[in-house]
Amino acid sequence: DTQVQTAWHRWTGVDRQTFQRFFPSSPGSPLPQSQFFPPAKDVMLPTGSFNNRVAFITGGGTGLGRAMTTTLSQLGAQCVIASRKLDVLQQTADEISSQTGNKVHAVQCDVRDPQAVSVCVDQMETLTGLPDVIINNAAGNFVCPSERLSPNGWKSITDIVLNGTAFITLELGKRLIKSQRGASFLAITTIYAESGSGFVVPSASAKAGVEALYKSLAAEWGRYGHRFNIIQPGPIRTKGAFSRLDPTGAFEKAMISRIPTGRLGTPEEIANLAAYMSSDFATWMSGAVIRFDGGEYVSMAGEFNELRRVTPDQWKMMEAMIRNTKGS
Ligand SMILES: CCCCC/C=C\C/C=C\C/C=C\C=C\C(=O)SCCNC(=O)CCNC(=O)[C@H](O)C(C)(C)COP(=O)(O)OP(=O)(O)OC[C@H]1O[C@@H](n2cnc3c(N)ncnc32)[C@H](O)[C@@H]1OP(=O)(O)O
Ligand SMILES: NC(=O)C1=CN([C@@H]2O[C@H](COP(=O)(O)OP(=O)(O)OC[C@H]3O[C@@H](n4cnc5c(N)ncnc54)[C@H](OP(=O)(O)O)[C@@H]3O)[C@@H](O)[C@H]2O)C=CC1
Repeated sequence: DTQVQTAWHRWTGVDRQTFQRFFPSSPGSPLPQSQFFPPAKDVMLPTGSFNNRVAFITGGGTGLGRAMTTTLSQLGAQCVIASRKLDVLQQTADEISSQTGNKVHAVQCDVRDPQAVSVCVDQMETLTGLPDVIINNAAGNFVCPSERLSPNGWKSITDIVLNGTAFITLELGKRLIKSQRGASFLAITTIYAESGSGFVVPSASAKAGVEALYKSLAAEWGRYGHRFNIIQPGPIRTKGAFSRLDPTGAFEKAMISRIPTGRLGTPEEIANLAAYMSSDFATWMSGAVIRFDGGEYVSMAGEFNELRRVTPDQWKMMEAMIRNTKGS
């Protein structure tokens, strides 16, 4: 709490009292029930599940993309990670490679640019050949009231998320079809792709578009040996997401309090799910949308869920009142 306030003061010059007036809450810790839902850290699939496989992960240099790359590499895959910052990618590639003993290649690519995507795939073909597993994970996002959003702000997010995913998917899909190669495509979206959400409107719109793209291609390209699936993660702490969606840390506590399992997700958990969905154990899974959020979505959706706060004594009283009601 104090650390966040100090950092806030350093960044903005706003003093502690003012911070507390605007952001009375503080970063949250797990709720007691989370002891029933401890996150597994181990890799779930058998060793070698991705031997002789090539996996391509956009945004693989940081956060969840890095975790998915680590798990696939541990399971034997040769990985190619792509994003804009080559230095970040290279460092991640070296670290994962030295940890797992399997090659991880770093290729610079701005997914917003179809020409750059084509060059990136050329590079990958030279390095590893075409991939067996494609994970569209790269994204951009920031919280912003929509009345403050500029056309370029809208374009910047929708270009990365929707156009970027489409450019990568079409480029790889066409080349795989030409080579008569099957593949597993996975897109990382978000729980609000389904519901929509204020304050992240470009992200919500673009992620919904990604889901429509993947469900459509699941129907169309099965005949070419391609599977398309989607993971909708709930909140998992990464610098990329939390610095842009909760920059002060003020909303974390409230967020955790609405998650029935009482804690945030972990990168290792989503990496295990992504590996399973991309593996030979899931060849009958296509067009699936897997929500992975500790129950947050249903907890926010049900209009009576606030009744969790009613105590046993209050229930006694309420039940008596209901039973005593005669007629309508
Ligand atoms: C209520 C509880 C909330 C708690 C939440 C806590 C945790 C999270 C929980 C769940 C997460 C759910 C979903 C998560 C989805 C995600 O996608 S998270 C991943 C986030 N990662 C990233 O965004 C990494 C990459 N991002 C970036 O590189 C940049 O942030 C950016 C997307 C902006 C792209 O960078 P760049 O191409 O350099 O763009 P510019 O800086 O030039 O900006 C382009 C235009 O956008 C405007 N803009 C930028 N930031 C803002 C802002 N904060 N507000 C308004 N507008 C912004 C910028 O001004 C440019 O427009 P103009 O040219 O000025 O018109
Ligand atoms: N963490 C969370 O709580 C949640 C995350 N998600 C989703 O999970 C995924 C990973 O997010 P997370 O790990 O948290 O955040 P990060 O910010 O760490 O990951 C985003 C990645 O996208 C890359 N990227 C951004 N713009 C481009 C671009 N134009 N071209 C190529 N790559 C780009 C970034 O690399 P670089 O800057 O080098 O380009 C970065 O590696 C995203 O799809 C996000 O929407 C969904 C729900 C919740």
